[in-house]
Amino acid sequence: MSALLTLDNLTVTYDRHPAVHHVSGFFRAGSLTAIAGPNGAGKSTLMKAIMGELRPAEGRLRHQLARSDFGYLPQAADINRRFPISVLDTVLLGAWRHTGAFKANGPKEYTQAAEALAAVGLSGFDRRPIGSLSAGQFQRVLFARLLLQDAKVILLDEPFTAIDARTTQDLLDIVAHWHGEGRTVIAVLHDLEQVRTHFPETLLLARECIAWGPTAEVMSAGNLLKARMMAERWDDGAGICEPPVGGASTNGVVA
Ligand SMILES: Nc1ncnc2c1ncn2[C@@H]1O[C@H](COP(=O)(O)OP(=O)(O)OP(=O)(O)O)[C@@H](O)[C@H]1O
Repeated sequence: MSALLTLDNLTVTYDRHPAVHHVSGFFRAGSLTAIAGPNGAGKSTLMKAIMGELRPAEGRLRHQLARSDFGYLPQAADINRRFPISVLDTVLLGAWRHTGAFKANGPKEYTQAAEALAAVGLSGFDRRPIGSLSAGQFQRVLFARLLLQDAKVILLDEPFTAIDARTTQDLLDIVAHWHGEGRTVIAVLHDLEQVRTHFPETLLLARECIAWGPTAEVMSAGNLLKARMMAERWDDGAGICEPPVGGASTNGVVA
């Protein structure tokens, strides 16, 4: 499988302080990759950079994808659930890519939304305001919206945090289905067992790339220890440094 999305010595900063530092490598088309690493490792920052919400301070992202090719599930904490919108209308937002933002949804979109809600086990919830849902029910709604979106690349930021085992399994089944359809799925995860069991590839991040490749190789005790030690040494006031001589850790791209 070829490179779909390449990180080329990518550095992303907040006020010149790097949160993602000299990361190089690529996501293969159709791959299913976990992004793992300690708190503050830059995982969400990397997702936002891939979505184009944050601009690189150095290096670049290379791909031939349009903005509408990406489907994004942000961290639950970043979503305002007080907005007065129904479950059905939230799911229908996923159809914008096809209908355009200002066109009315037709019978096709309503049928797809009903099918997506059935697929996530929420038939009958159409008219409920999203603010009245449990965290797990709301996460199912967001997955239904992604089902409608039909994106080539799906980015999930901590999709299973605070979600019970049954819902997690149902949503993992959807992730596996997307992978089977040849979509490229990238998910930020904290549960290392989940990573090992369900994600064939892993990017282990600690601001820098510790390792990126087959999960069994990446999630070695040595790499996990290295990530933890790097996190303990972080200086939040540090600036950008020169790229490492000979290139940053990569999964195949020469820095
Ligand atoms: N909007 C912001 N302004 C300034 N600094 C930020 C901002 N967002 C994140 N940071 C900092 O960037 C670093 C990386 O944060 P990020 O949220 O990307 O990490 P993470 O790996 O997703 O962490 P977690 O596992 O805790 O969700 C942290 O030091 C964080 O404090």
